[in-house]
Amino acid sequence: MPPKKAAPVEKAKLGRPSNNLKMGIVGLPNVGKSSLFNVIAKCDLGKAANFPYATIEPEEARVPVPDERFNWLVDLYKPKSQIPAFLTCIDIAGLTAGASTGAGLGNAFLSNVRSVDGIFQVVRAFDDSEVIHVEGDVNPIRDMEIISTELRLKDIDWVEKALDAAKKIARSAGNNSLEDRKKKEDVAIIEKILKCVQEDNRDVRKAEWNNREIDIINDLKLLTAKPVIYLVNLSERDYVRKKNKWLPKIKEWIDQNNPGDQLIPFSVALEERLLALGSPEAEAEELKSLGPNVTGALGKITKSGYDSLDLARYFTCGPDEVRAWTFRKGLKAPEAAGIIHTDFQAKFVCGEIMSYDDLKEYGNEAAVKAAGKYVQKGKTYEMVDGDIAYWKCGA
Ligand SMILES: Nc1ncnc2c1ncn2[C@@H]1O[C@H](COP(=O)(O)OP(=O)(O)OP(=O)(O)O)[C@@H](O)[C@H]1O
Ligand SMILES: [Mg+2]
Repeated sequence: MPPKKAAPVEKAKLGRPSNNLKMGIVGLPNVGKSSLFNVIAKCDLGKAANFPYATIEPEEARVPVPDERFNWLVDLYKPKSQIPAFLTCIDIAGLTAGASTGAGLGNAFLSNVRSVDGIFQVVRAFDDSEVIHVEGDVNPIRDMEIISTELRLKDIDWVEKALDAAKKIARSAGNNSLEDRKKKEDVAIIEKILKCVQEDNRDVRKAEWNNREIDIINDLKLLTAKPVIYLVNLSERDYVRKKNKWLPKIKEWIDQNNPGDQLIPFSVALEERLLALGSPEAEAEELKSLGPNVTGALGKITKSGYDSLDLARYFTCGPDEVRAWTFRKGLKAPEAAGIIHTDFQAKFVCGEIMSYDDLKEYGNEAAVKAAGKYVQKGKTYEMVDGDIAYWKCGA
């Protein structure tokens, strides 16, 4: 008999294997984090205030993620209720130089950062003498350095402790079994992670890792393994004219330090003013008056956060409800069904699945079926962003 072909090994991913991932809003004190949280959550939970450290306990909000496909499905099915995909955002207190050693509100904040899966880093580039800057003046590059340094220092501290523990375990291990050898390998891997953040001065997520290394990094819950999106908070004037002296320097800093990370300019001041107008129509009118091609940035911010966490959605559609269900990419059909109800997973039979693109092309379910594109998928099917699913379960 020919040898059985080994199943291809799936590439492990950094981060928590969960469908409930969260973005944390991180930055120095008084840079506009809570104000951003408020406008993005359309509420005033975040306690925006013009003094540093206004936020102490993190606040959480579920923010609808804009999606044209969802709107189109709602138009088609005209359901009684509609539930879009959400991105969970958390407003975290300001982080200061020295936080990793307990300065400012120090370690508590870093543990809040540890509990989120991705980071919206708010960087202040607006000048306003009325708004105090904890470091004395506006300088986004210095601010980004401070945050980056604190997160790395905290990781170094954490990895050093893990290394000590792993060394102890390896010393007491024998030499023969696979388990023993694994314990020794762990030490080498943790040393490699330490070298990355300490000697090479790189965020963990910017280096290449194999699956075993990724497992260990995930166990360590490292701060610099989380995806980061830089949100540059501008004055309304600079945002509208798309010009600010810091923007090119910020871009350069990102290219040098964390190449590939996304930069999104926005203006809390503008977004607050738009929100206060009270209706999407009034917002659109106001934006038009500001010039051609001026749009708010909140939709883009939410979408980017969702994408950075590697999230996607599938839909369930019918006359009662059109709903988006969020999953982390790579999920198999039974687990995807389990997001709706644990029974759907436990008693999974199959999924009847069509893609959004096919439905859009053929116009209705019957036509998709007639074209043979409404297909039964079994337990090994990997969900695709935009799938429309109907789950079949046993008794
Ligand atoms: N683009 C902007 N232009 C002018 N003022 C702004 C802008 N963005 C934020 N502010 C002002 O800066 C002040 C601080 O904002 P906010 O409370 O949101 O900061 P924070 O980052 O949450 O601070 P903390 O770390 O203390 O919680 C507020 O008075 C807010 O209105
Ligand atoms: Mg705040």
